[in-house]
Amino acid sequence: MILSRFGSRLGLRAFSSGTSSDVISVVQENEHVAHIKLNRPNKLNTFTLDMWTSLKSELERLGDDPKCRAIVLSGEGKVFCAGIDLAGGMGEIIKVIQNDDIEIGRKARLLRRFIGHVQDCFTAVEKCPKPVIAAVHSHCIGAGIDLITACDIRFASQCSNFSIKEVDVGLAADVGTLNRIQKVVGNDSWTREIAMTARDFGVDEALKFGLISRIYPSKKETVAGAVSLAKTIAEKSPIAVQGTKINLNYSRDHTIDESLEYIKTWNMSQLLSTDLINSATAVMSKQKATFEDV
Ligand SMILES: CCC/C=C/C=C/C(=O)SCCNC(=O)CCNC(=O)[C@H](O)C(C)(C)COP(=O)(O)OP(=O)(O)OC[C@H]1O[C@@H](n2cnc3c(N)ncnc32)[C@H](O)[C@@H]1OP(=O)(O)O
Repeated sequence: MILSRFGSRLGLRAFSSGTSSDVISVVQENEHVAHIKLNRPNKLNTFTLDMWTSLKSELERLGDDPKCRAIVLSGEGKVFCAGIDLAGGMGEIIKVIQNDDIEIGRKARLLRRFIGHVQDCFTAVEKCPKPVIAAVHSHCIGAGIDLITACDIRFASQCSNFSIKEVDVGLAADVGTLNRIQKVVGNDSWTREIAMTARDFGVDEALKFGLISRIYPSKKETVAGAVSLAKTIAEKSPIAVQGTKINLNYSRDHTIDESLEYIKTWNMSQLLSTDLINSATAVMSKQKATFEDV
């Protein structure tokens, strides 16, 4: 088996990742807006270990880059994401499961470590302090839904369709969808219906239940809409925007009392930023404020 760079580091030596390539590309839309593209168009942007790990490292890099203030996430080619690569990604899991040379307890530990690593790769979207806006087109299946439910904002083109496909490939979705989707859409009955049947649904249903917030006529317009929104957000105080993301995430996972406590402590330092005075002065004088990178 080919040993993966990332797999070895994680102790996931039994998982091969194929050849390393530019499976995630990043372009700058302007000084403050980065655009991450899933870049395996010939494989319908299906996920392999390399792609998961590359996505995580790009998100961490942009999360730490003071210049970056907002991120757009889209897919190169005709499909946004057709889920895990059933040959490359799932195939490797199956090879481990069927490898009689690995003792069963250790096999289970290996699988646990692998699932944890992939979870972390999608959680990196949520942990990135910069807002991440997904621009979906065509199919968004399985791991594609794991990915977009970790994003802050989701737009889709009219031609998009979605499926929480995991039950059709014999597993409970384990890298984010089941953990996040109820918090995203807030309709338990619909969530269970789509997660237990794996049925396809389109943009009208996705919009109705709140999985996406906007529909555009084409992929081009969806990406343009996401980039335009990212640029608008990037003009705001990065202290305020990033504080908003961090506090919305915290509030989602805590009681109101706990999250009020949290933001009180958060803002006792962040209100000391010059962004507060600059913004207030700009509003009063009907001018546009500019902000230092953070
Ligand atoms: C610890 C990790 C846990 C992660 C779990 C994640 C789970 C999941 O993601 S479950 C979902 C898995 N994905 C699927 O089940 C989708 C399967 N694909 C399709 O249903 C169709 O291909 C699709 C509707 C996306 C597109 O249909 P279309 O008719 O337009 O194209 P096809 O001729 O079917 O496909 C084109 C070529 O792409 C290959 N392909 C498609 N999907 C995958 C995939 N997921 N993995 C690997 N390869 C895929 C397909 O075989 C065709 O290849 P070729 O014949 O060589 O041209």
